[in-house]
Amino acid sequence: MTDHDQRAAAGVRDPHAFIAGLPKAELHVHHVGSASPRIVSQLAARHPDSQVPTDPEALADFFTFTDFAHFIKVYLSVVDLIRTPEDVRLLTYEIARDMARQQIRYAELTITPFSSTRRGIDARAFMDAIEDARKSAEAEFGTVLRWCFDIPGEAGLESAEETVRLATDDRLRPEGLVSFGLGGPEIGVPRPQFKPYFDRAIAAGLRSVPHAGETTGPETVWDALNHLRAERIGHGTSSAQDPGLLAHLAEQRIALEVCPTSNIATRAVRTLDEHPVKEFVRAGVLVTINSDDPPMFGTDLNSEYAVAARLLDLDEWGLADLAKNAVEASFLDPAGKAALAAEIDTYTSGWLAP
Ligand SMILES: Nc1ncnc2c1ncn2[C@@H]1O[C@H](CCC(=O)c2cccc(C(=O)O)c2)[C@@H](O)[C@H]1O
Ligand SMILES: [Zn+2]
Repeated sequence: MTDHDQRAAAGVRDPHAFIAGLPKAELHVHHVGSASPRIVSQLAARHPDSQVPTDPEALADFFTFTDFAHFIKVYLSVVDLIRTPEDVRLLTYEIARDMARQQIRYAELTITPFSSTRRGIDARAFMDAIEDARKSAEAEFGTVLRWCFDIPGEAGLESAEETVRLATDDRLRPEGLVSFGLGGPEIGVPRPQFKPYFDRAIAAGLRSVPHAGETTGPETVWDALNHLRAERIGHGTSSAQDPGLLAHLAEQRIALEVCPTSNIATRAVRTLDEHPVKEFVRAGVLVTINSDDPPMFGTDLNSEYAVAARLLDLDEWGLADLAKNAVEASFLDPAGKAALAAEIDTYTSGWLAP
């Protein structure tokens, strides 16, 4: 066997080394949900009265969820650790460091500014903190960050109003903001009520990327498309139950932001082998692979690509195509997309070259 054959064969069985070096884009990852144990202990040391354990073993237990509602409860206890603009800056900058280590070149990070402003962080200081971190991270780590501001739907229309205000007020809106989202529980939080807020965000030039079909059925995905003019869908897991919806997503090139391990951790899907990602691909839907809240779910983007390689039986070019799907579905400009796609191709050809 030549070196090339050996590497190609090993790549299919054990794709980890290839994935580790593959340049990637991540489209669905939450700001607070990306606080690694290292970041959590730094923040907890600043705020010793918090509920969040810092010892790694206790933290792993703390991050074991009984259902989606329990996940949100734990998530909010980590939100409570972020109390000052300097906490916001540290969190954002350290997330970029973790991304760069995984060769993530570009990420659209979902931020819930309402959670911080309602806890008393000044809006101007919040924006300055994320922008300062974004610029330092790009200069020092080479990872380009962009923001998606999301409404925490369960917090009500007051949170929608505040989020759209922060996203569209010319004096506040940060330069890195590209999109507008909606997160949190779906049960009892119908999507259509958020239409006026999405209309305002879209009119201000933001792209629409709500979560839908993570914890409720395909009708929520239709609502996100029809009422919120979604251009991508966060999760969209239950779309698999509606062949007409899959056909529509495929035809309109509306990408799904698939987060396999997250769906298991929140018990939205029973096991990885039952995850519908294969059905999405079979139906021709543009599938992107993402990590959602990586340390909380004991994962990272590289691990999610390894899961996808197994579930979809992908070789190196299959993984490269998956990485390029994220580039295509991103809100990068055409030149940025072309450059990152070329980098992925160059890396893959180099890896497979004899
Ligand atoms: N897998 C996920 N699927 C969905 N969302 C996820 C996921 N992971 C992380 N999130 C984040 O959780 C937030 C929810 C926060 C929330 O519900 C809430 C309710 C009441 C008050 C407050 C507050 O701050 O006072 C917050 C969302 O906005 C979203 O950014
Ligand atoms: Zn999410």
